[in-house]
Amino acid sequence: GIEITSEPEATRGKVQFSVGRLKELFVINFHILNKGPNCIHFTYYTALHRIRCFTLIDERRVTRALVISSVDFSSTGESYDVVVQYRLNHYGHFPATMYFEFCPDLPGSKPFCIVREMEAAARTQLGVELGPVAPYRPYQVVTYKPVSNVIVEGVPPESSVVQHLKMTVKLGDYKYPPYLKELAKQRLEDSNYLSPTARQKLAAVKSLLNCPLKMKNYAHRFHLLLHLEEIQMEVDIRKYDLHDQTMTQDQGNKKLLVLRVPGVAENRPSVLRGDCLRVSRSEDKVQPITVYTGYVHKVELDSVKLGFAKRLLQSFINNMHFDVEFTVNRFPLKLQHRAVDLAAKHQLGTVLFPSGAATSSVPLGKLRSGLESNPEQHAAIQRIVAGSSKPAPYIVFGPPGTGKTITLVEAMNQVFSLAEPSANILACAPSNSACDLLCERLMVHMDPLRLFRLYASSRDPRTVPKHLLKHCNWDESQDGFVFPDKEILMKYKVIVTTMVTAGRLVSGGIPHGHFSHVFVDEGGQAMEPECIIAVAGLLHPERGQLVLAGDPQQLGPILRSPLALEYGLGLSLLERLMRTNPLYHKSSDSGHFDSRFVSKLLRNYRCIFVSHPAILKIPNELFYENELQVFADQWEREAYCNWEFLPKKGFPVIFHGVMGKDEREANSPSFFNVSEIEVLVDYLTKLMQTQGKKGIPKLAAKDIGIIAPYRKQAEKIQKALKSVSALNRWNDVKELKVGSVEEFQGQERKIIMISAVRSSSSYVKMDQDFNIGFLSNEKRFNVAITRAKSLLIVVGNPVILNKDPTWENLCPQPVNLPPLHC
Ligand SMILES: Nc1ncnc2c1ncn2[C@@H]1O[C@H](COP(=O)(O)OP(=O)(O)OP(=O)(O)O)[C@@H](O)[C@H]1O
Repeated sequence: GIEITSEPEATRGKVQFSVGRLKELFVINFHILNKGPNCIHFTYYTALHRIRCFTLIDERRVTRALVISSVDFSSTGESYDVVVQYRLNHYGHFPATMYFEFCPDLPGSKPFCIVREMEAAARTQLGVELGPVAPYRPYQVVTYKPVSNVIVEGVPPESSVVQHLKMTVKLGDYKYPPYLKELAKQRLEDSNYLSPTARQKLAAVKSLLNCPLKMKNYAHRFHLLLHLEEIQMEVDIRKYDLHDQTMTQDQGNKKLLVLRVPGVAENRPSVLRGDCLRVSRSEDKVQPITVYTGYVHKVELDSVKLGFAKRLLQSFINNMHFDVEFTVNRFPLKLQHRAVDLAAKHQLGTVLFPSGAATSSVPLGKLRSGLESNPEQHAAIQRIVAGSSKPAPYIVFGPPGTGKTITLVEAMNQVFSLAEPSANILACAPSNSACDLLCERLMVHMDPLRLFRLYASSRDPRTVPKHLLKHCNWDESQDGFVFPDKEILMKYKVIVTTMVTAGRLVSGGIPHGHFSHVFVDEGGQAMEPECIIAVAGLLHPERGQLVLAGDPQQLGPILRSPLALEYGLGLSLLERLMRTNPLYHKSSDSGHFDSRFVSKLLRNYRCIFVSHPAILKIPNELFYENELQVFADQWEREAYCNWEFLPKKGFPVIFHGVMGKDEREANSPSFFNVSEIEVLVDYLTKLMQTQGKKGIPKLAAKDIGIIAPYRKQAEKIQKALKSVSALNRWNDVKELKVGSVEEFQGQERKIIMISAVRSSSSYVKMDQDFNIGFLSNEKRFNVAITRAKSLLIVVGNPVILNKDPTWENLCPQPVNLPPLHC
């Protein structure tokens, strides 16, 4: 019989209000009315909340904490009021639940409760502008039914570009045998669902997976693991199929159709230029169904431009409805299959399973590396130049900012200047951003005319740093990336490219052994077969020198298949050698690594973290056994120690707690958090206003990096950067890099801001499933917090982050958290 109403009224079960100015008073009145015939005692009420930003007022103070008193509704129609007075001191979202407890005045009756939800929000005008453009409506997932169909081939983007590098080495198809799909489905368990062939093969498959990796089973084992990965990729990609979609004709090029694919920028699904999609008319129900393959010519933020056959274009009218299937891009898989075959063919055993037996002692030449002040770096360069580990790979490893990339760059520079003309260098990394960084640093020392940055034709030219466009395979006349012919390529002394694109050099017939050195940076981020693409068929097994640099504690390879992961496909070559090969282990006698094969760098030149004992603890204790040493430039690491907005002077790290909201809009699955952007913009404005004053150095936009885990957040931050007029004083605001952790691996900035976005615990599991976000991924955390040289600002929800065992080291326990009563 009790009814509780409120003024203002609840909408969708919640009393909600928002204010544009902080400290404004807002009042909610709860009216409790006894509509029943019985006497009921109102015994208690409270508010369940995370952050208290209101006061509760009632005439008779019905709360256990204060005076023990209750209100008796002795008959129908009696009522009582509870007033909530909100005053927000911070921007963000502040939900709370009002809990009211009653007890009927009847013998043996139990107390009962009623709850009412409320939520206050404070938003700036910018926050309102950045809010959702439309309510989130996820796409319907279509269940996949095999049907018979007729395929009509589309038009790939490469068709308009003339490639000079001819394909001379075949790339096989490497299709998995059908029985493997059955075995993977049953997770390699014997079952009645297996066909006789699958049953018969089960034992052999299991035995291959269970035996240790050797040169003898190298290709076989990796073929099997790559097949398992592909099978899982095919399962996962079905989740993105779209139903009943319309396309539009591209305004710029009438031969292309534009399809909206929300999430594409975040690789959900992963679509690159040159990939192929399959579409069929939704109303086409009579088999065989006509399926048109469309090739991706361009990937935009939430759409793709597709090249279809004339047959579809001629019959196309706006508002036609299509079902869309995404397909796995098999090209990188095929390259990896071929690479492991070539590793066996070219007998790379001495490189992949080195014993040290073939290593001869080589005298170390005197050289001036410019890094003499760091004995480990200098020694590594001497060893690499002398080729002292050959044919075993030389490994340079160490925590973030210890100069691994610089060591590789200097070693390449020395090889280039000392060993010319016989030396040819291939410099690789798994990601384009890491390759760009290598190239930029190499350009400082080397004759740029002998250095070449090779991009895949799928690379979006807009994402290529402007100053690299002159030194790469961009062909203005063809408006695309073009592979030059073999002879031209072989004239360059240093070629910088991703491992996958290095496969194109193999296909183009660059002779086996052409490269005297292969340098791999961020080697811990690539699966072994991916790394081998840049080695097998390109490096001579005896005369060549492979150098691997990386940090196993930073981001590793991303895999989809739990089976492939279980049996070791997630291990990089660098990590496998360090784990399993004694050449790369510490000597039990001396406690040191053998400097002929490996160099461990521990002097940190970057992170402000290591300069402050209080938080040196975080990455150092968590990931590096307290071995990191402080060598960061004092001027840089102390540049912001007296910044007026630091909560603690001398300590240039800010954790700014925000009670934000992780939202989605329209059909995009990607998340954003407007309250966090408001805080970021506020800090950017303060940085701009204080630069060049009171001992704070001048600052350019390129000195700042913002790391956000979701594409939508990055997009909204970019939008805010453009729209806030105070920031327009920075002419180069476009140079302020906003991107994911993956895009920042290997990079550094004076100032790093991190927006964690997550604000509701219910999405944390989704992050784990899709391998996105910051939570539950300590490597991503490690990379993100170790990019800053002078100032680190982390913006996030302390309540959520504090629950994560890694983040709780950085993020303070939120104050003002009362115990929950129910
Ligand atoms: N011997 C040195 N003296 C002075 N500065 C150095 C030295 N070695 C490296 N640095 C500086 O330290 C910073 C980090 O170097 P680098 O990017 O090579 O580190 P890294 O180990 O590759 O980092 P990450 O693991 O993040 O990729 C750079 O600014 C670099 O110029």
